[in-house]
Amino acid sequence: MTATKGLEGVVATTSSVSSIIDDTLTYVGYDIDDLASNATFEEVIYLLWHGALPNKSQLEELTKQLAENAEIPAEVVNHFETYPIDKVHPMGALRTAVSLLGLYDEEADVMSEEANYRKAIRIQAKIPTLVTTFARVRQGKEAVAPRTDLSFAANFLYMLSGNEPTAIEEEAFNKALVLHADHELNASTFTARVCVATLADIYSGVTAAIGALKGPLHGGANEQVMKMLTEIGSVDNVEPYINEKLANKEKIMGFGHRVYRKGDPRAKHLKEMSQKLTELTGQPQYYDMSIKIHEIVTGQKNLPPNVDFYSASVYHSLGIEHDLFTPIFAVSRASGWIAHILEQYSNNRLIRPRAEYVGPGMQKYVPIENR
Ligand SMILES: CC(=O)SCCNC(=O)CCNC(=O)[C@H](O)C(C)(C)COP(=O)(O)OP(=O)(O)OC[C@H]1O[C@@H](n2cnc3c(N)ncnc32)[C@H](O)[C@@H]1OP(=O)(O)O
Ligand SMILES: O=C([O-])CC(=O)C(=O)O
Repeated sequence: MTATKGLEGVVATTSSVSSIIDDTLTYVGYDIDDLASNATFEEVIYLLWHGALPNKSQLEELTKQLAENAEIPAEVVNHFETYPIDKVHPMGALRTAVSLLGLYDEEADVMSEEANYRKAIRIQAKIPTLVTTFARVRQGKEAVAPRTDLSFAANFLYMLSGNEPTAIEEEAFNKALVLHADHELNASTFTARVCVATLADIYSGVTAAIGALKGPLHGGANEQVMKMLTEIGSVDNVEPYINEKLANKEKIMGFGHRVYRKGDPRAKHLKEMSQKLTELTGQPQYYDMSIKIHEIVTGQKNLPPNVDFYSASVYHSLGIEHDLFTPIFAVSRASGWIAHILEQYSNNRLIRPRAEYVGPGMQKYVPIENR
């Protein structure tokens, strides 16, 4: 038995949810470029969960179900007051809050297909409210209740700031949600599938996935990109900053990918949005710095930007606090995790690979007084 480090190139399951072939990303066979230009996030959720785009009444039904299930139990709101909220990372808070939600769902351990779909709706609907409520409570503000007359994207921005977003903000945020929704067998989705393949419940699968998304080599990279842009501060500082990092063999966050070689097809959409929004909000330096970093890293290391690079300046331009960037990734990716979880349940087998043992050979137990 020989191990493949990081499971690179290992095909661990079949899936009908999304595919990456020759650097083209599709959700259920629809090119991400097509969806990013045309689809609402609600349509994408339906597509991922049902394997087809919704017709008008199917979309209305899903939109209604999501809106009606967006409120979170008072006990979950109150729990944000029970720990030092200003000292925790929002991804830690989200991980715990989703797990807590499961305790208030009487169907948490009911494993029928119908119950799992109802839970899928509840989780997808409530994660935005968890993120925005956390963000407001830690600022000492009242939570803003979800509205049933706004789109998924607009409702998130409304619950976060208390103000209805402009059409441009709503459109940009919707596109970001569409772009982040699913991505084949990325680390957090694989985590979700491993978890539920034991026939654990859907809350356990999503909680586990949030834990995996949190790390800076995965979803956590978007916050790190913004940290880097903030540290750099101006275009003039980009070259010495990046050169020093590369000379020290440090990774530049937001670059590289396990699967893409020529480039991440999502990045160009976020780049375009970054240019537009940074200009609109009078902060073009964030786009200018990003472009310069892109030039240097790709020029020197032949590494293209991934989805996390330009999304940082997009979210910053939307006035979002930097440590909420990864929770926002989770708001979108929950749709993909859930699609994969439902797919795993529908054709399940325990996921249990082997390890190549490289430890000591057979040893004999030595009593403690003789060690
Ligand atoms: C939503 C997402 O999860 S997208 C990815 C988000 N993560 C990041 O942006 C973090 C930065 N990027 C990385 O750490 C990596 O490129 C990953 C984690 C995305 C992919 O990792 P892997 O496929 O395991 O590649 P690995 O880390 O082995 O890198 C291969 C080589 O490229 C280099 N490299 C990879 N990414 C970078 C980077 N961002 N900056 C500098 N060098 C890099 C590595 O140092 C390594 O070089 P070496 O062979 O000389 O040692
Ligand atoms: O697929 C991956 O390894 C990471 C990624 O880009 C994503 O999850 O969107």
